[in-house]
Amino acid sequence: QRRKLPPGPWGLPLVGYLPFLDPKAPQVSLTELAKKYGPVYSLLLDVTTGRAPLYLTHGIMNGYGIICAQGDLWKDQRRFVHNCLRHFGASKIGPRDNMEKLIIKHVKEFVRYIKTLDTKQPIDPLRPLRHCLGSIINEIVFGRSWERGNETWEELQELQEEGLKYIGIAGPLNFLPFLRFLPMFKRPMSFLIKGQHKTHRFYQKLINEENVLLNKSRSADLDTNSYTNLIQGFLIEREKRQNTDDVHKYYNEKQFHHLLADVFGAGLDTTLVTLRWFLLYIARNAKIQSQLRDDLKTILNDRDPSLNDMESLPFVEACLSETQRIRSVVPIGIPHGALDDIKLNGYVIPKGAMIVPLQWAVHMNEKVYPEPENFNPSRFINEEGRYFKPEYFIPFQNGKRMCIGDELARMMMFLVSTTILKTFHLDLEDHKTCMEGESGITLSPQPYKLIFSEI
Ligand code: HEM
Repeated sequence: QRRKLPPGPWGLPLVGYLPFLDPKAPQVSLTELAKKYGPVYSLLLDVTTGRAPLYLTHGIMNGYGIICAQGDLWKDQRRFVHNCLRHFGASKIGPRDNMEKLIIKHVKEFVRYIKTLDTKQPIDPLRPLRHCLGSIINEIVFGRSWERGNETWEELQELQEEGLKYIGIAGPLNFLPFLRFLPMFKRPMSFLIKGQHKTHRFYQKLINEENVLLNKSRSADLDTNSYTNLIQGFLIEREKRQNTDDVHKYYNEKQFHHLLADVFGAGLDTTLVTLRWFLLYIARNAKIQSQLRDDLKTILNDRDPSLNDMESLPFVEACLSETQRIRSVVPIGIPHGALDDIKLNGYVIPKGAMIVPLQWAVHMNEKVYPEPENFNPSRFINEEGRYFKPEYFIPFQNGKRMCIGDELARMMMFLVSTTILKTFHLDLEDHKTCMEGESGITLSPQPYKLIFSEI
């Protein structure tokens, strides 16, 4: 079988090529291999067991939720989440006013908060941004948001942050699950599992509270079809299907908890990391920052930005896309598994193989993006001066399983970035800030500080 596989380097027995990947920047090692072996290559990471399902996704998540689900459960839940997002106004089709209002409410709170700080002092935007974006996602998923500093909210953020860190550390377990018995992996594993239980207990409390509210609405004969958050949506859908097998198969308690965690996690960290990179690149590039501000002045004059302005502000969209290109938030991509034998470029990808959509290699390919390390938003502007999306731009990946929150992400990134830039001039405290980033599940910038001067 190995002879029919795409070309690739030989690795060591048992562990394959794993020891040769740079754990701090695996996307760079993998991209070097693509240069040597071509656009489709294979890598032996573990010759003793299949690659998919992964240990972390299936051994820990047990195939629940949406990110790790497969087959009928995935199809059902994907449709359900898709309908919810459309219902809330986070989709390309249908009215978007409610979602727009929600995003604007929280970004305005962000601006108010920054203004209360001593703006001569450099500020790390991480925490205030996380509060802002997290509050938007909290309202979508849980139907509520918490004040800055609220104990529960602080704990949720901590669990999320630590969870992401430990998933990164425990990465090799995907390929070599027996490593979990080694002391160095025991701690992250036990943290991950404890954190998961804690989070799920907390979710159950929120579900119970939402259930009480829903029952009250029912007794008052209120319309419960216009649900406004994922918990409510799930409770209503479960009730609709109460006399069918679906409750047991797709609408059980475990699935409920995992789904909430997936949408919360996938929605918050990705948008947060993108906007942190965006602010960093803009603060480093005075010319680009002033062009952005000129555009905002021309189009908005003094009013607040709205989603209708997206088309008239192509340079904003171009800067956001260039950020997503130059620092792929998920540089190695979210792996897919081959459900059947697949023919690709004359090679056979056998059923069960893990397919790694290596975003970094695509986005840093100098044939498509000359001087890839240069932050150059004009790559995303066509001859007519409009925003355009090249074929080789895949931050949300593509196909049937691509990111389900892409539209929501675009809405959030546009409204948050324009509101910030319209209000503040950004200066980087230290222009020597390292731009390589830290690899975990996402590639996040090293901590940096900005001076926000009110315009
Ligand atoms: C800049 C922001 C974002 C980026 C770069 C991003 C990127 C991605 C990527 C690369 C995938 C994997 C797609 C695949 O397997 O082919 C994904 C999946 C997913 N994303 Fe996003 N995402 C972002 C924002 C969001 C938001 C705001 C939400 C909230 C609803 C979200 C929810 C999800 C979910 C639930 C999945 C799993 C889909 C499935 O397996 O069917 N994402 N995202």
